[in-house]
Amino acid sequence: MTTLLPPALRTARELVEPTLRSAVARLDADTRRVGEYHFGWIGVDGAPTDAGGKALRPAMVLAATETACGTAEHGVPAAAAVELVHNFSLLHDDVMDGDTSRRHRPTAWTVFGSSAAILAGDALLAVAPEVLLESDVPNAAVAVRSLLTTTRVLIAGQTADLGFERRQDVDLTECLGMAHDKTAALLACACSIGPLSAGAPRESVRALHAYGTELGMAFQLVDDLLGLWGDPEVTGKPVLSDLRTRKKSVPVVHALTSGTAAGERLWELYEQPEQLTEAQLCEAAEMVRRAGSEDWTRGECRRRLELAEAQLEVGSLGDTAALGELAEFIVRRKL
Ligand SMILES: CC(C)=CCC/C(C)=C/CC/C(C)=C/COP(=O)(O)OP(=O)(O)O
Repeated sequence: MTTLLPPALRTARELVEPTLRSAVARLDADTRRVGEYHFGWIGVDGAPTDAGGKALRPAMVLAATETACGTAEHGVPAAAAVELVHNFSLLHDDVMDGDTSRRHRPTAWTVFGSSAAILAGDALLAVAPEVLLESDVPNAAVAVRSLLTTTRVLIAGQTADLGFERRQDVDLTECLGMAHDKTAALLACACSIGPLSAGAPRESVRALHAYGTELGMAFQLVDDLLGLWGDPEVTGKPVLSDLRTRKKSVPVVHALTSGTAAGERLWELYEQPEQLTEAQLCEAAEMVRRAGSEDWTRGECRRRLELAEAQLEVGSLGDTAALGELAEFIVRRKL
């Protein structure tokens, strides 16, 4: 999988992994095992493996720190802290959604049980501020505050996402707000926390935060599209599972509120009390497409990318090529 990743992501993994490993090594032995499995460092049998996520957020932290401060290395503690919070959210999300595979492997809760996976998530969240506070970055306390505020927003986004499953009146604005809170907020934090922790000018931090917000929205929109039409061999998670649990993702809400015949049919499927069959899941995805919601989502994604790029003009930043490469990856990614 790592061979499919752009060099910036592979480099970020190499730079940040030692800090991540030593953070996870602080946990009690049982929780540590769950954390190391989730990060892809060990298999179910405890033997070393080389799996894991894309390390997109650490790469964003490092690229943004380089842009604002001239060197990426100052961003390593912040990059590790953001990745710890991200992985806390994934561990919990998999339990809440009952998802059985992630990153091409069985999810942690299916291997170790829900309680162990929840505790491992809690532990990652707890060590994230420690990593920052024990580092030698000049503004660690301010960075921790940004991380904690972002975590609170993330929780609000997840709460909204789960609540939407039971609601029939979710509109597109609300849905985009949920996508902001559960995903874009952490990318905004990723793009600003490195420069913030290293004492970069306020104007640069603000521009990078706004950049990450727009890019984070694009990232979630692509994620929603991959959930409908992605290749599970590439994404490492099952396709159509959002439809199975009748999630109100952005393309789905766009279709449901489109006033089209396809949108009406999608409502019928979503309101059916029985589980959707495989054929009905495929039909539901097709209704999203026919309602024009795939095209709309792709267009919105491009618009967000342009809004993001405009932010880089106003932040008195250095070379933004690395950030630009990551943005390209975000909108073109298949995994
Ligand atoms: C509080 C709580 C439980 C919040 C949950 C929020 C949540 C799971 C949001 C989804 C974010 C998302 C698209 C993750 C995949 O990231 P990725 O594709 O970068 O993952 P990777 O690290 O596996 O590459």
